[in-house]
Amino acid sequence: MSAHGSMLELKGISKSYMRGKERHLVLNDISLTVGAGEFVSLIGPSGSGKSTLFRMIGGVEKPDQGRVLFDGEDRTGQKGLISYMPQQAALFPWLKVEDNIRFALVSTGTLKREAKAQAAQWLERIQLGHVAKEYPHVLSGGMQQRVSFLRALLMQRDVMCLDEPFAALDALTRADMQRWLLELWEADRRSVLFVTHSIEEALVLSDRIYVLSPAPATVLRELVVPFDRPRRADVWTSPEFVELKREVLRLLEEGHSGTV
Ligand SMILES: Nc1ncnc2c1ncn2[C@@H]1O[C@H](COP(=O)(O)OP(=O)(O)OP(=O)(O)O)[C@@H](O)[C@H]1O
Repeated sequence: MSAHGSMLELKGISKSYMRGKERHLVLNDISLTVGAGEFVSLIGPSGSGKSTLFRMIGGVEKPDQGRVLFDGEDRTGQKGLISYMPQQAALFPWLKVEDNIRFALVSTGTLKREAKAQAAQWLERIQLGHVAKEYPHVLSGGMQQRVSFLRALLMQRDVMCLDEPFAALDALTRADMQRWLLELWEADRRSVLFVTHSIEEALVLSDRIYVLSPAPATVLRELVVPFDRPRRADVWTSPEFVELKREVLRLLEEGHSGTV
């Protein structure tokens, strides 16, 4: 770990794209941190540049300005340091569920003969042992996202980046997934950067939240979420929760800047 304890640190990231003959600023001087074993959410209006930011973190593109540090080291533009979970489960359709998991394990250094047993154990642990030999298309959307999350978890990278992973699910499945994720993550704390449009989801899951402005995205505010862990599934009923939700909503609506 770095001296100040950040697994991921973004320092003054700016990025613009050409649209026709005009240059459009998308990210404007974004700085944020994710500590080791910390769950951090990014919340912002649609089109504010959250996916663009993930591309900078993943090293797929380089920022115009600023640096991406992992564990205190400058790794700007370097790939292979994060595991990534997109909105739609990106499982290999030609591989059975268990082989999708085995692939993730083997690709990050687990021996082939151990990967088979580990994949089976993990699928049992997340109550998906019965679909281990199925192909992904047979699974419901929620099940596919469970497998997709497990795959990201087992990649053993420094930081897990989850890009609106539950956006395509119906409300009930989504609430189930949040409880499920919370339980799994609290048992095996990893550094997570989570993008969501849902204020409730960010408040239920996170240790801290960064609220982004509309494009060009800047950090409007950083909020510490004060609820104890393990977090109770009914935390959303507390007055403090309602107050924080109102606060984030106000920030998003007004685009106000300030500090807490
Ligand atoms: N390669 C590119 N070339 C030109 N413009 C781009 C490129 N990538 C992103 N943009 C622009 O940057 C802006 C932010 O896009 P981005 O997808 O990062 O937003 P977002 O916050 O993830 O959106 P949403 O919440 O809707 O998923 C958009 O206006 C988009 O058109």
